[in-house]
Amino acid sequence: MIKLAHYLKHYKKQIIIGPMFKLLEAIFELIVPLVMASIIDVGIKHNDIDYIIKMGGLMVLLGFMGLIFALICQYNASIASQGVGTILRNDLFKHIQSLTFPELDQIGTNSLITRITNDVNQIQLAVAMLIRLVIRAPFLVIGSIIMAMVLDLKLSSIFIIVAPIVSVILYYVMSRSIPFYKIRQSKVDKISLVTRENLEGSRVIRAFYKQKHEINRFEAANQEVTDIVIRVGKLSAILNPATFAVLNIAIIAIIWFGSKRVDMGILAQGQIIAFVNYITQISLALVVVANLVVIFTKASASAARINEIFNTRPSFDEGNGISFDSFSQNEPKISLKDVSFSYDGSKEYSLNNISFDIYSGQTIGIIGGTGSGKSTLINLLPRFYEATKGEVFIDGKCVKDYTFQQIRRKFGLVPQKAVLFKGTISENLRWGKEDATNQEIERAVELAQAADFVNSKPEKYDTMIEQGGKNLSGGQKQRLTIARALVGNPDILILDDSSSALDYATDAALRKAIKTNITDSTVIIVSQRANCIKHADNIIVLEEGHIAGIGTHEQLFETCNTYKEICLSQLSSEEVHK
Ligand SMILES: Nc1ncnc2c1ncn2[C@@H]1O[C@H](COP(=O)(O)OP(=O)(O)OP(=O)(O)O)[C@@H](O)[C@H]1O
Repeated sequence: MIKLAHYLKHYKKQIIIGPMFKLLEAIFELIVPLVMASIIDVGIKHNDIDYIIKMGGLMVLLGFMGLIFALICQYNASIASQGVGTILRNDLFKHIQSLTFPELDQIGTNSLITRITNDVNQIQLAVAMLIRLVIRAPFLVIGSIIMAMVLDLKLSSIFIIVAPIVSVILYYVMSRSIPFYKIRQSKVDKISLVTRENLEGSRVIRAFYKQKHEINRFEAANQEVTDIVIRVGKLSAILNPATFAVLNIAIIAIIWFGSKRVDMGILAQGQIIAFVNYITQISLALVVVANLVVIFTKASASAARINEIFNTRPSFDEGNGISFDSFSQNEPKISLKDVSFSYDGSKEYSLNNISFDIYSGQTIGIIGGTGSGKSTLINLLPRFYEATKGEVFIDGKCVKDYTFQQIRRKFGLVPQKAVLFKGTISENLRWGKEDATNQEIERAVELAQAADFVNSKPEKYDTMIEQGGKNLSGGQKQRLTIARALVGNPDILILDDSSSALDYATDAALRKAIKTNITDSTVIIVSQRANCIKHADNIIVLEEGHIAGIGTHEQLFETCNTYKEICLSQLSSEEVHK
């Protein structure tokens, strides 16, 4: 938690003012029993109504002032805690954006979401409590003991005995419950995982009638958190009865020994009431201390989870950048030299010794069965992942030399899964190029075969797309993601199995439009359908992470068995030779 302490530096004023006013409130609280004692010992004893009213008024004033001071403290605590939470969330989000795919894969989306929400909330709460209670509660305990000593040193020895006993009870309960708070956060991650999977896959769950199964899964995850909380609850349940038992015995002792001292004329009756008040304040303050320990324990578990993200560094850094005049026209646009790749934690290579050259303006098809490594190969080009062995060159320069912005700007990527964001159609399309003109957008939409459906919408390009594009069909989403990639007129256009939701005629029209209109770009079409890639200038056939063949459709049909089998299983003999 110490590592996150620097976030408090923006709120120095609140951190000083808040506890200061809380301290003033606590001082007033310590004075109240004395006023009460004097009302009894002077006002009531001598039947002095004026004195009782005067001192009663003083008590109301002390209470009112205490309330004002508490509000000032609360105000400052809210500003500081909300502020720290906001800055921390922003920094965490910024840091997550800087990470590369291997770390994101490893930590997992759900855990990231829990950390940026739930864990930051725990820190926020701890900051608020730090300002409001960290000074006040111990001050009240120590202050009450001192005030009692001032009243009667001998009788106050009861306090000296009681405070350590209560502290031992607190320590026992806390030290046993602290480990559970750490486990609890990881269980919350699991709830988040199940919830997310359920919400994202709700259609599939209903289609397979798996609601009952999923409810059970959720209940199990939820039960794990409940079990932990109940275990902590059982431990904490000891706290109040044990503390109050000790305190009640102390009150009996105060009254027992105090009454003797009243008989001896050493103490007045009102002072005994003040003693009882102080011991009650001690008990309440100690319970607050216990809650503080719980809050800080939770916060420290959360801080560790947040720091884990901050300490995670990208597994590879961007390059220093390439000056554009250093590009040579004669180099291949894309060149892979003996590239192998394995995902973190995987013992097997997903790609093995891949080498090929692609030249500017070429259309390349990549085909292979599921899991053959097509998407993995594509992900290495814009450096989403780093080749485990070998090198990837774009425009004759190693991808490691480019800045991330430079390399990503070269690509227009249409991912396998169409992802759109909440906003209008035109806002989504401008992701491809922020300052795209309306003509550029309309051209891209036309090429992506999306013009008919966009123009059929009453609000055309201003039509709102809901979160994740859920108000569009699969094919409509795919066409918009294709248009988005085309808007920027990219150097290299990658279509990663991105026409799977298009009907045959639309797919054919799309390929034709790209071939005739996108002549400057290098186009890579990844597909499992031979029809989509057979007219490419060159086709790369992948099989279990190896290159099974490279060549034109005709060459591969003659020389590559894997390709021939794919074609024969998908195409009629007329289509094979067309
Ligand atoms: N994030 C990941 N972590 C670990 N292994 C992965 C990951 N992504 C893919 N793989 C593995 O890498 C191999 C290649 O997967 P890839 O997604 O590249 O195949 P693909 O040819 O694109 O398949 P498909 O056509 O089904 O999309 C597979 O064995 C897969 O299990």
